[in-house]
Amino acid sequence: QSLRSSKRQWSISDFDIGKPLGKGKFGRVYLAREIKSNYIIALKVIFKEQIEKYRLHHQLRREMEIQTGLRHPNVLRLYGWFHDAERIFLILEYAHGGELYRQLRKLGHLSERQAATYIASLTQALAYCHEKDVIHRDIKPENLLLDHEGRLKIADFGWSVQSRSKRHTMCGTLDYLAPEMVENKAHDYAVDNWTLGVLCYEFLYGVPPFEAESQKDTFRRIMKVDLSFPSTPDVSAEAKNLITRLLVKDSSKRLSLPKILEHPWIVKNADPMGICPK
Ligand SMILES: Cc1cc(Cn2cc(-c3c(Cl)cnc4nc(-c5cn(C)nc5C)[nH]c34)cn2)no1
Repeated sequence: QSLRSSKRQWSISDFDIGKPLGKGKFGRVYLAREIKSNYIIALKVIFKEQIEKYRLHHQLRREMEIQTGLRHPNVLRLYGWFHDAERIFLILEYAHGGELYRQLRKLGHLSERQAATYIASLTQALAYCHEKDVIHRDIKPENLLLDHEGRLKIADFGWSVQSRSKRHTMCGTLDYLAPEMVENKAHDYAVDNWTLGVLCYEFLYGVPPFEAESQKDTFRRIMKVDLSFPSTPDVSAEAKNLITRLLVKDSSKRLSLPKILEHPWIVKNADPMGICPK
């Protein structure tokens, strides 16, 4: 019986609960060990009362169905789940390296090799998700984790959707929202391509491209695609070219995921194993 056998009925008594790893609006994540196998996991504990209060059953169910079905080296695994009277427990892969966000804040900005390696990993993970008709829609540094080798893992599919048609739901924090989402227009897979451009900028400069004092100003900058590149840090023309070809208002004109992987800046700088040696 291993974690991977999703047939197994789990219960809290199967796990030793360790330190809290993080908390969100609806619950917390704890380090935990499956007692029989000694396997280390992350246990996300969500309070049913919170889910009922905010009417998020369908969203949580969708997150569970979607993430259970995804198998990719850059997508955090959801091994299974169980519940008791008050709580729902998600048995998640433990990312030993923690949040990419923390690394970015500590370093200020990333090297071009590190940034390109993360963008390539994200692109491959998104291409896989899009093949499975999943749009993540909420890719931001807080949802990106690192494993023990420094490999990127997309977590938190809470806002993702299994989509064959255009979507209308507003979600995500402002900085990463594509114009069509800001305008609450129908949107599709290309929102994730826009977000790759936002993340690439933030990895290289340490701040998101449309940051502003107020939400209104961020909205305005996104809608105008008010993009400018600071003189420092000194970033290559190829990197700026990729960012410029992703942060395009017309979603049909954004560089496609396969074309991102063929872009000269990615080909030249990304580490094929997804792990950038320090
Ligand atoms: C509720 C709630 C909180 C969160 C955010 N969140 C995710 C984690 C998390 C997961 Cl799901 C998996 N592996 C993790 N590894 C860490 C970690 C490792 N180190 C050394 N430091 C941290 C932090 N966190 C992980 C925690 N919180 N989503 O929903």
